[in-house]
Amino acid sequence: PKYAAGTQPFTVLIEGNIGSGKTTFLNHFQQFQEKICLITEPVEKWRNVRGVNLLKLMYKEPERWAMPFQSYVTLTMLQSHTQQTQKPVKLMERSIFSSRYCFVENMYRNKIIDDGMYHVLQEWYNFIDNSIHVQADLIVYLRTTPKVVYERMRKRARSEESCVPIKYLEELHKLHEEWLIENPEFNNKVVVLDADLDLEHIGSEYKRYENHIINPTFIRQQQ
Ligand SMILES: Cc1cc2cn([C@H]3C[C@H](O)[C@@H](CO)O3)c(=O)nc2[nH]1
Repeated sequence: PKYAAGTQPFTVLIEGNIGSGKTTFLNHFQQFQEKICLITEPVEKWRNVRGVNLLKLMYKEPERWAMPFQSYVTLTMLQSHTQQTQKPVKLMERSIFSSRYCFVENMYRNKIIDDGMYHVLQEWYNFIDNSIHVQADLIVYLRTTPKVVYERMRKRARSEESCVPIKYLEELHKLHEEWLIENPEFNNKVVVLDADLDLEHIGSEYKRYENHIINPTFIRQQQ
């Protein structure tokens, strides 16, 4: 059997572009902490791999560091996917899928990752498909427009992202749409939220799907 098979609870993945409000969404569910195991994107790990800031290197010298960065992201995501919890629900910020179908894909299309690097990553993804259980019962897609998230990214001013152009966000948006809206293999487990809404109005969007996340049996009754 696959590594971690049968060890995972109902798992919800929060997906969306840079600046789409994933952290804010996740924080909304901190009030249900006793029922939900919340796993944020391990950006701090990517910023300090035994003292090396891979995230900064990836943005500064992408041709050289994008592949090792994505390789490390994949490892940290698998650690989150297989992390044990006694709670009935796991809520994760992003997943191995967003690396595979969005970030790595975009870097390959932009020739930031060349054929050799891409094929190595694809071989790893295929091996992982066959050997490690990755639980994904529901995907919450925080759908945004590139202009909105670009403004938010600029306002948040994460230092490593200071040179990210809006074109990059437009490309990532398109790949999220291809993966979560157009791909029949995934779109049956996707709920789409209008994440362009600003903070005071998005609360009602969260409320609309609270039950989908906290009460997985609620989902089963629906299906
Ligand atoms: C799964 C996954 C998340 C992720 C984030 N990132 C970047 C986008 C943001 O600038 C930062 C934090 O999300 O890391 C990336 O390049 N590749 C990724 N792959």
